[in-house]
Amino acid sequence: MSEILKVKNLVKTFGGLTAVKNLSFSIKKGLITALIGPNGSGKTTTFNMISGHLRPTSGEIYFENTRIDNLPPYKIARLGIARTFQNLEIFSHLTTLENVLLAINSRLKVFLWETVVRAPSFFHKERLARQKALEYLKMFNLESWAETPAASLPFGLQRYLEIARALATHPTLLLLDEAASGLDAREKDLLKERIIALKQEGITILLVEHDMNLVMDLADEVIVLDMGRKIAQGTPREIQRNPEVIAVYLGEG
Ligand SMILES: Nc1ncnc2c1ncn2[C@@H]1O[C@H](COP(=O)(O)OP(=O)(O)OP(=O)(O)O)[C@@H](O)[C@H]1O
Repeated sequence: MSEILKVKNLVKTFGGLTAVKNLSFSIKKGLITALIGPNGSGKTTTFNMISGHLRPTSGEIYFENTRIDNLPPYKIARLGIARTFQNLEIFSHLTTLENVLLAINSRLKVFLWETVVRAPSFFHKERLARQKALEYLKMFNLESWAETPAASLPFGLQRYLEIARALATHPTLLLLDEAASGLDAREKDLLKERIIALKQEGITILLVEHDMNLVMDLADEVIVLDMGRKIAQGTPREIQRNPEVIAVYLGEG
């Protein structure tokens, strides 16, 4: 199976603190990989470096053989990596539909002249974008909330909206940062179902997750970090039996 993402000797320091220490791993195309580890082990910092929101102190990141660690987030997104954030980053003053439309329009080529002269092609593209956006909302049962300001959505639905918006950019690699955090059991079930459907569509998924049941149910492969270092990588069964991983998690409790 081919590798879609490769991280080599990644280091990130914040002042005197080294949050990520010489981290190397790769992610296989088409699979669900989970990045787990105790609080402060460097998971979000690693995500931020992959998505371009943080520059590594040293090391390299390759996405489908293109080096991306020196690229800004919007260029990385254009290459096909989308992400969600642990602390939601939706546009709260826009409606649910507008949040997704924005993501679609960032991809759709609407030329200025089409807008200015109100060309039929402009209206056609607008209609198409709306249709598409509604499809993404339907995936997460959000269609009846389309005209609701995003800030007024219940928390779980805001999490869904963030994923719908990320999908609207047509990613080949989707990074989910604690997507299940704050969801109730029913909401987690739909999330799980959707993630499996996305995998079946061929989207590669990397998730940072604290919910171990979700990780064990969903992940094909698990990478474990502790204090910025990778301590294990393997199938969920292998990880569950790994003495170093057990020690780290017991130590945490
Ligand atoms: N911008 C920053 N400035 C200074 N220190 C930071 C910054 N971001 C993260 N850190 C530190 O880096 C370490 C790793 O943090 P990170 O958020 O990556 O961990 P994490 O594994 O995602 O934790 P959690 O599970 O709690 O979200 C922590 O000690 C954190 O305090």
